[in-house]
Amino acid sequence: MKIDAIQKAEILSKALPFIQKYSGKIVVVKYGGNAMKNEELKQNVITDIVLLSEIGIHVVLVHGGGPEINKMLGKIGKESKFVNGLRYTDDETMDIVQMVLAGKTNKDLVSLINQKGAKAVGICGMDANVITAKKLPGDDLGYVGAITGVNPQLILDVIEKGYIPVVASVGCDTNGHSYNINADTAAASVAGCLGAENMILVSDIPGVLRDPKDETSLIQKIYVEDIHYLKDAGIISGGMIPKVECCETAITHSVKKAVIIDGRVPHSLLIEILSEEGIGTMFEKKEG
Ligand SMILES: Nc1ncnc2c1ncn2[C@@H]1O[C@H](COP(=O)(O)OP(=O)(O)O)[C@@H](O)[C@H]1O
Ligand SMILES: CC(=O)N[C@@H](CCC(=O)OP(=O)(O)O)C(=O)O
Repeated sequence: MKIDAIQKAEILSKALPFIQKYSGKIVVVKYGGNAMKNEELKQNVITDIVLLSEIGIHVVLVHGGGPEINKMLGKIGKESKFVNGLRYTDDETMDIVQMVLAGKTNKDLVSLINQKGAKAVGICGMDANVITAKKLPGDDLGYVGAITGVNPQLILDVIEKGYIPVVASVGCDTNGHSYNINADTAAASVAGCLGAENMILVSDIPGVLRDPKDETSLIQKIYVEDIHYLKDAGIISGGMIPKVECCETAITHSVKKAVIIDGRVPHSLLIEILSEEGIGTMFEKKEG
């Protein structure tokens, strides 16, 4: 017997306790940003999601698509302004956001999953009122949405029928107006409402860095009680603010584990779920 085959079997066998732990459980994966720009990485992430689904883990994929929105806005000569990582969204921008996220990006991901042999159903927060929203209070950011509620029934129905739900972060209010919701924020609310075992944010950075310019300065574990220190010390800024805040939201809504992982590492999702290797930054509560 070739040693290579034995090693492979050994690795598979070591995954058994993790398969048993997560099988039948809901894991929310948020995928977006620059990690979605590289085609090879995208294929890897989707293959991992299909594999996890095939071993009985109920993966719910919540996605963003900021770079795709930028590209489309660029085509009509519009530049975006970001405040604390959130895109100022006027009427015209909202139309583009909806077209890109609920249309192109959502259906591209659905199609990729289907090509790999699983079956995905693409929805956005507007379908069956899965995500209701209102204007974010405070800074006037136009149609940036604050989530007012999540109705998980459609997602649960899709899971129950054996499909992988793929959710775009567009919500709506009771008057039918649509809202642009940061995809990390949407993932956390969906994860909290579904009672997910785990929420994994796949990005293109190693995790939360002590010094954003130094990729080796990864903070491996953050207690949610200490997040305000990170903000006060200016350690996190821009897109990292909603990311860290949503990990806090998920953990306080009983999601057992929230992590930010690096989608550039091949099969980072499998490493995170099916091994004891810590990868990225993990968030937890101090009092266990
Ligand atoms: N302490 C930090 N550690 C890592 N990234 C940080 C930090 N502070 C700010 N950032 C910024 O946050 C970005 C990640 O957020 P974002 O680009 O919105 O990710 P995504 O598009 O994957 O959702 C990083 O690329 C980096 O520019
Ligand atoms: C309010 C707000 O900023 N919404 C985001 C929604 C998409 C998103 O979050 O995409 P990423 O995960 O790729 O960053 C935006 O307009 O870019």
